[in-house]
Amino acid sequence: MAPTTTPRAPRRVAILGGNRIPFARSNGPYAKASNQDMLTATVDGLVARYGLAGERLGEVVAGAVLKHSRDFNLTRETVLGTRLDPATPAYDVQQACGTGLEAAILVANKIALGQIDAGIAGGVDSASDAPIAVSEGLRQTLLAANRARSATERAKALTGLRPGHLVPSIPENVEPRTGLSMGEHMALTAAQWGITREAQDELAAASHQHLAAAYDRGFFDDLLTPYLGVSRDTNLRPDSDVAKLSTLKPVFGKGPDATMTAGNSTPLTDGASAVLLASEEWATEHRLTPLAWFVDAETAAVDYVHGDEGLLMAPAYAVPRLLARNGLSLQDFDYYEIHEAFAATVLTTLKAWEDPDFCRERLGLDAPLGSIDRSRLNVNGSSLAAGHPFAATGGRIVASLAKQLEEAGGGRGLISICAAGGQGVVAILEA
Ligand SMILES: CC(=O)CC(=O)SCCNC(=O)CCNC(=O)[C@H](O)C(C)(C)COP(=O)(O)OP(=O)(O)OC[C@H]1O[C@@H](n2cnc3c(N)ncnc32)[C@H](O)[C@@H]1OP(=O)(O)O
Repeated sequence: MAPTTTPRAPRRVAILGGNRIPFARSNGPYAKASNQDMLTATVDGLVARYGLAGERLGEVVAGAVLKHSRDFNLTRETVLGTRLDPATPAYDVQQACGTGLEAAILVANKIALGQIDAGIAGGVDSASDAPIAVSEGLRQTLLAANRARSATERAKALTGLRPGHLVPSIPENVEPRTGLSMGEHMALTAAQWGITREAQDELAAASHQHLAAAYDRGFFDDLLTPYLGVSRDTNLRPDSDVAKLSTLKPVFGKGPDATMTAGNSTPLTDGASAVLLASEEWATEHRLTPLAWFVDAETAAVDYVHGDEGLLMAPAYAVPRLLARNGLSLQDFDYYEIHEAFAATVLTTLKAWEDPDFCRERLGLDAPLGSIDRSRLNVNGSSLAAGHPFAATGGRIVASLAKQLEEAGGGRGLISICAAGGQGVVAILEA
């Protein structure tokens, strides 16, 4: 049968800019802000910075990991609260900590295929305003009462209520299939790979120092909109050093293998981020200069339930696939943005790529991917210092890396983000 459409060559996708509100440790200054409040402020900040008021974009894609059931389509409701044309379509995605980057991939792919010309990708999370659900017993009782056709039937349904039904169901930071928290999973992987406390604390200290330096040189001036009186990430401790970090008690893991502390783990955080993506033509028409190009992306998943792979190791698998498809080696990058879920996550990923057995047996490679130039890693700080509002981390990283590439006058950057559920989302940007 003859094709009904003529295949089109993919278009280049420009990253025009980004915006985020400063990230705040949970139960702090944003404790009373909802996901919709924070995402609206963030998207509207982007609208203001790039003159998008009244603009009908191709679409806005965003998401939250911790989402209230009332947030049926959080992103669409957000758009309706901004100065974008209300005729801008919008929808939610959820890919755990990879949500922000996954949203960017969806928007970028539609732009590349010519289905849309410009869009915003974002993410938001509040650990303060976490959704609390009622117990299954109470839910079933209320549903039965709601189905009742008479007051008598309703009263009969409600007699099924038991005191235990009133215990709320509070979201936990655990994997449903193992019952272990992200931190407990990571502690197992860190012990398996022999990641030292010292190496983790060094990485954490560097994250704070790099983020502080980036703020001081004005790097975030056009990447951030102050919110509720906050103008810098509240988790940032410019004076954080290895000496102080080494005194903190382990919080995940057991015995001598317990190396993970509050200092080398991300804190629970509130915040939002968004990035503006467009075709080259749209950028030119709107007199906007691309910071960088969104080149390619890959996702991977590992079987952490039945197999012995670490929960947060999927990026170690996604990156080699991405490199192979693009004819690149791990050393062909000027900057590396590896999400610091925990310092140990970054260190195990790097160690896995250096390990001949892992690369041969698990990745099917003839030789290890090798090591990276550590001075090129997370050069403007990462999640250990900035904090990690799960779905907002991808947007923070895409915008920061694009700006870094533009500032450097060119180059190539690799993004690697681990996600709950044993998944990983990675991408390549170029300027
Ligand atoms: C979800 C995905 O899809 C993938 C992922 O990204 S996985 C990652 C997901 N994120 C998580 O799992 C979050 C994990 N974090 C947590 O659960 C908690 O933050 C935690 C258990 C690690 C710590 O919680 P906490 O005990 O409330 O920490 P907090 O009180 O802030 O800090 C403890 C101490 O360390 C100190 N401290 C923390 N960071 C420090 C630093 N950088 N420098 C110096 N001291 C520091 C604090 O000052 C505090 O000291 P005091 O007790 O003297 O006040």
